[in-house]
Amino acid sequence: MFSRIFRAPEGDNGAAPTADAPVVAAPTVTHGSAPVGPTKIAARDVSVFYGGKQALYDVSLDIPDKTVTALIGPSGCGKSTFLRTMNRMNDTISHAKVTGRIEMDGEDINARSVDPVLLRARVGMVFQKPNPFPKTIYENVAYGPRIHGLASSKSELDGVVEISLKRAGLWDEVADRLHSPGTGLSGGQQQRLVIARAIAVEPEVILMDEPCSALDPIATAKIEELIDELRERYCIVIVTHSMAQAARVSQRTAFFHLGRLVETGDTEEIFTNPRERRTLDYITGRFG
Ligand SMILES: Nc1ncnc2c1ncn2[C@@H]1O[C@H](COP(=O)(O)OP(=O)(O)OP(=O)(O)O)[C@@H](O)[C@H]1O
Repeated sequence: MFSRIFRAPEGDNGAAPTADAPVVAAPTVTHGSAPVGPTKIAARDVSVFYGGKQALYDVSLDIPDKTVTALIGPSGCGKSTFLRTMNRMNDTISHAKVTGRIEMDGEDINARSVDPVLLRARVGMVFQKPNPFPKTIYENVAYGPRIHGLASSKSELDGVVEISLKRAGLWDEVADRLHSPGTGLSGGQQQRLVIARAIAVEPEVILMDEPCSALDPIATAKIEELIDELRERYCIVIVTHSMAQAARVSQRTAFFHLGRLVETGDTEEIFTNPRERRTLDYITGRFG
């Protein structure tokens, strides 16, 4: 467990903090010193334009496997835009243009030979608002494996549904009502159902865009515990507005501001000893 009490800077001129400046606590880092895996995704000079407006500027970032990487920064800084470049979700926005290169396991994900539908199975995504299909719990999870041909029999499909729900920490709560509507679950359960749905197609990467922002603190704590368990198996990237959450769940943190990647590093380092003034100001709540 790491935490650091910062003295908030006096001004924006880079002057050293003074003894009179208010003291602000940076969030406590929980798993920030856990080892990170080899690079899974490598982004190089990635820029994104929406029509004539540039939203991201030359972002280069390595995302390690078997690790939770948190993308933090003030509203509108480009976190979600960057997240979407990793499974080509920006392709679905007609006026969006992505330049630069993104490799997954050394392969250019924007190459013509890459089918975006298959890519999105390998790189699953969980959104802010839980979005189960208007189908049963079972069907929500079985749908993907069925269309991707990942189960050859009903019993195999049953097994995939069970293991996915177990990995998403939901099995015990739904085992006796698999054929009830997914939309009948609580918000936190729905979010775990969506995670089970992503897991069912055997992804390598799970992208999460503020997955807890619509949840209460108890449901949030469950999702955070789940994220911590999932990192043993997957590369996870999470966009969060909550610095406390970034500090609790991630091992790597990337701080964005005004469309640029300002700083990235071990979460422990970013929250206890950031190199950049803007990072310090953000994590101590001076702006955001
Ligand atoms: N579909 C879109 N069309 C046009 N502009 C967009 C679109 N999506 C995002 N933008 C703009 O791109 C910039 C970055 O937005 P983005 O949603 O990536 O930021 P963010 O850091 O995730 O913000 P927030 O924390 O508020 O979700 C913003 O100026 C936003 O208005």
